[in-house]
Amino acid sequence: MRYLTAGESHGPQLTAIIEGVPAHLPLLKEDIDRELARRQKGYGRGRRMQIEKDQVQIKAGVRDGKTTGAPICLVVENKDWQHWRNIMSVEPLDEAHVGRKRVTRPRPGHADLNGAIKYAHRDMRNILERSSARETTIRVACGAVAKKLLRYFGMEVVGHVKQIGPVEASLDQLDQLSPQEIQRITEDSPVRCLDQEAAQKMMQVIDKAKAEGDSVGGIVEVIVYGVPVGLGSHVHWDWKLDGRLGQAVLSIQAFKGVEIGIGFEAGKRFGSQVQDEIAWSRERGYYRKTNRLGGLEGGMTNGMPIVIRGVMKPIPTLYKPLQSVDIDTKQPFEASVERSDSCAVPAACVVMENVVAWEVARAFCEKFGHDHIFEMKAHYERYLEEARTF
Ligand SMILES: Cc1cc2nc3c(=O)[nH]c(=O)nc-3n(C[C@H](O)[C@H](O)[C@H](O)COP(=O)(O)O)c2cc1C
Ligand SMILES: C=C(O[C@@H]1CC(C(=O)O)=C[C@@H](OP(=O)(O)O)[C@H]1O)C(=O)O
Repeated sequence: MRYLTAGESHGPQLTAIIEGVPAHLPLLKEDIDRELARRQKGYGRGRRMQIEKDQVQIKAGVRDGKTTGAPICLVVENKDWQHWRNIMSVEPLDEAHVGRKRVTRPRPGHADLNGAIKYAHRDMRNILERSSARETTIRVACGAVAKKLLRYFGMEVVGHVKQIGPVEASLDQLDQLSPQEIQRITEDSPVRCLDQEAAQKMMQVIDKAKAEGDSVGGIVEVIVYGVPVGLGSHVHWDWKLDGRLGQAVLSIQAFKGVEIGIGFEAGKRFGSQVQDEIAWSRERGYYRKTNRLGGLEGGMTNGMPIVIRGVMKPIPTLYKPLQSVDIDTKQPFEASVERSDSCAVPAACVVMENVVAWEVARAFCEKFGHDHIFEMKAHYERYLEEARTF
């Protein structure tokens, strides 16, 4: 499976073409809209989220509520485009637009200046429109298709916010919760946090950042339940699933770090406190007594849940001015802001769930084929039995 997306933040629409989704997978518009709506929620977002009402249009590859095996085309419209039609016009500049204001003031922490130099644009709108995290909308739409595939084979991808600014959630109960319980609790939390006391403090931190014209980041954890042994491979560097998941997570706008299992903590511990001992029982077959390595060994899944965390930096656009240099005058200026999110960690949690779902689904299709789900199912069931009795 693979996909390509196109679309600008304030252009008419975002588009994706997905290739390689097996035929006969039940897929409804509602499956995708549910994920899109989840991504739009979350405490700390700016005014743009009140304008957009993200809904997908399935333009190809699905018939009678099922995938056909043909490429799937998804479209999500940008409602805000109505206010940007002139600025985002695809026609050549006419007399009326010749004096149109260019973006000449790069924002620290954004793609603006690097992209402008690289692509030779004196109007940095040509960079910022595509670098914007608005693009995560269509990636989530693709991830929703992947989630649907994973669910068909008994896998569930859930995420929760572990930290916002200095406030950390207490996760002592996490191991006792089912994926459905995690979903239910986080869905009711404005910051997608499992610890309600911490959630209140997280919202206070977001309020404080906003009041001070600042922004705040955090840490998100995603867990994939029901994963079989053997997705990914040890044989090539770019087949390793841990590496692929890392790339997927770091490709989310503003994500600066990724950890699998105990992650960076492993550097502080002795080996006996890091590796997961192997056990066997008639019902489960092979399993690990602990899951410190987050379900991945040798670039492959080991049958334990995948546990992966990403850190999001604070939003770069601040109401409190940051210094930069105008590319026309070369003079310093202090950035002024029209609108921005103060914290997008809860939204990014949904994005991370969906990019992780995509990568796991892709590895699943590589292992079990992807012409149609019936042959995949037969192959999968046979393999599960082989793994259990191995
Ligand atoms: C869901 C989400 C919402 C975001 N909202 C904003 C925003 O309102 N303002 C902003 O300046 N950056 C926002 N960002 C972050 C920028 O898109 C990102 O920092 C920028 O594109 C530069 O990329 P980099 O931080 O990965 O280097 C958001 C990111 C995500 C994932
Ligand atoms: C539009 C979305 O996020 C946007 C991501 C973003 C950025 O710079 O990354 C900047 C903001 O956009 P605008 O400048 O239009 O207010 C966010 O609202 C979205 O998540 O759907």
